[in-house]
Amino acid sequence: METSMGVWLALLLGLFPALGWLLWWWNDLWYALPLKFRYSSTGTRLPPGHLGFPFLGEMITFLWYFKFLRRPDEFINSKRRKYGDGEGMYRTHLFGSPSIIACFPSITKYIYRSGDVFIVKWPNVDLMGKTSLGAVHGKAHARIRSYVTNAINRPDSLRRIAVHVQPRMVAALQSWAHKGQLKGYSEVKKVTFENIGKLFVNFEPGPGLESMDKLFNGLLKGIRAQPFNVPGFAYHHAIQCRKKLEAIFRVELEKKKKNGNGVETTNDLMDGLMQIEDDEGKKLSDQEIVENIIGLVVGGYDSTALSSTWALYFLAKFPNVLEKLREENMAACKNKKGEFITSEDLSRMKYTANVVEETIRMANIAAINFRLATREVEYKGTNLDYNSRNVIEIKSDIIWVHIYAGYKIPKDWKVILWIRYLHTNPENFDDPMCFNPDRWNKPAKPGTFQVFGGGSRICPGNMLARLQIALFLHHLSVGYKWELVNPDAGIIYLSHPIPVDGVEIKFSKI
Ligand code: HEM
Repeated sequence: METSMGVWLALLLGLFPALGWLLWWWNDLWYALPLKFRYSSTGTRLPPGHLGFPFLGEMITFLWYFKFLRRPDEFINSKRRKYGDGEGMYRTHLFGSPSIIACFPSITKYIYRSGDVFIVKWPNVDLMGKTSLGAVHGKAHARIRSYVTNAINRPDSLRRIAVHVQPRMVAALQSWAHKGQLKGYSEVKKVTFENIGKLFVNFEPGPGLESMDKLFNGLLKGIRAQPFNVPGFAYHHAIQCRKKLEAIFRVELEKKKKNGNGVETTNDLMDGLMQIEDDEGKKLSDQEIVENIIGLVVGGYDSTALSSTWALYFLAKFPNVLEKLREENMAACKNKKGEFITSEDLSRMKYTANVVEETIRMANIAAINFRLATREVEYKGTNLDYNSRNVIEIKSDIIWVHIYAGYKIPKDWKVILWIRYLHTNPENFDDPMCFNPDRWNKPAKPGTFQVFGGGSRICPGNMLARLQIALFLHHLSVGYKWELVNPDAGIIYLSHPIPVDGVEIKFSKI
């Protein structure tokens, strides 16, 4: 009896570690092992790394660094320590897919430029709409994109937008001074949404806009959530929000159609989308118009609001920067006699532009970006002198020569472009965690600054975002002073980086 108990105990004790080992290597055995066999004869291999547990992959490790330790860059640093540089590529399993992480400028640049092979694949893209700019490909993408870029990212449109957005910014800052103490993030969000509402669909501030703001917040939360369409889950709630938003925009679209099909109405973004025609004179369908408006608000709303909020935070932490910024902005409005600043004025304000670039570099709103490999790709790196990479090793008196033949990116694997690490890696930016706008007096090293993504998908709102932040900095610096209520507040990194207190500030007129 005692003997059989002992056998069972030994079996159990052996079984648990064996099971643990199997689970730990499950995804590697399932996804990577067959590929390793296939590649062994070619001399190429998968990038180093670990795919982790079934279904979860390395999600727990990712959350450990991003959510619990709140040291997001250690996620990549720990891989570099464990596996070496690996050309800035590591295999992993994240967000439900086997993936290759790309975190060095050379490889991210290569992926962005090879847009025909590495296509965009956002998680939960159905929430934005299957016909929205971020979801469509090829001709459909080019057609909508060229219109959107013209409407929001070219000098003449920016000139017009600069005039439109300033009154709301000025009014918002005045109301902040009346309040005295406020949460920067929620206040910046309000004014950003009011401006976007006006520019995109000619909506005026009021209760209608406020409830839409709530719906968009619900939608945004779902985009970053696990896609469980079950009541109580963020994704399910986001679908409900999306349906309501769609209904609101459809009503607006019908109104515009009645008032002359968008031709002589308000000249907002929806009017413009109603006018686009392809080579055969075909216009966008109602569904395409509505989904693109939703997609553009999703792309441009929180990202711009978060960046402006980070500007408030950094300027409070670095008063020397605020002083220089104020000096330049005061000088710019010396001869203005009450008129607003223009986009031309801004183009001459070098230091303000530097503060904008440094803010968006350090804010790292889009920490990662996704692509999907539509075919198998061999990446040999940028240094063509492969011989210098071959490794000679002497083991047990035998000379082993490891021939470097590059890494494979397997077909149908995701590529996760780790943009954040480009901006926080000291090899790319000196003293990267220091807010130093003067570093932009000379251009960044090639490929190291990719806040807005790259290639044919580069953010079409990048100049609009810069403009809005610069205008905000202008009115803020010339008229107000503020301090952080909790200067030592920790920072949360998921779903987006923001100080835990939402940047609570004491705010007053100068
Ligand atoms: C600081 C603010 C912003 C940041 C950091 C940001 C960042 C990004 C990034 C990283 C991408 C992915 C690019 C790629 O896949 O290569 C993107 C795409 C996009 N962004 Fe932005 N963005 C910002 C502001 C805006 C604004 C103001 C708008 C519009 C009003 C906008 C609309 C879009 C759209 C529609 C796409 C998809 C483009 C496509 O697939 O062709 N973004 N953005």
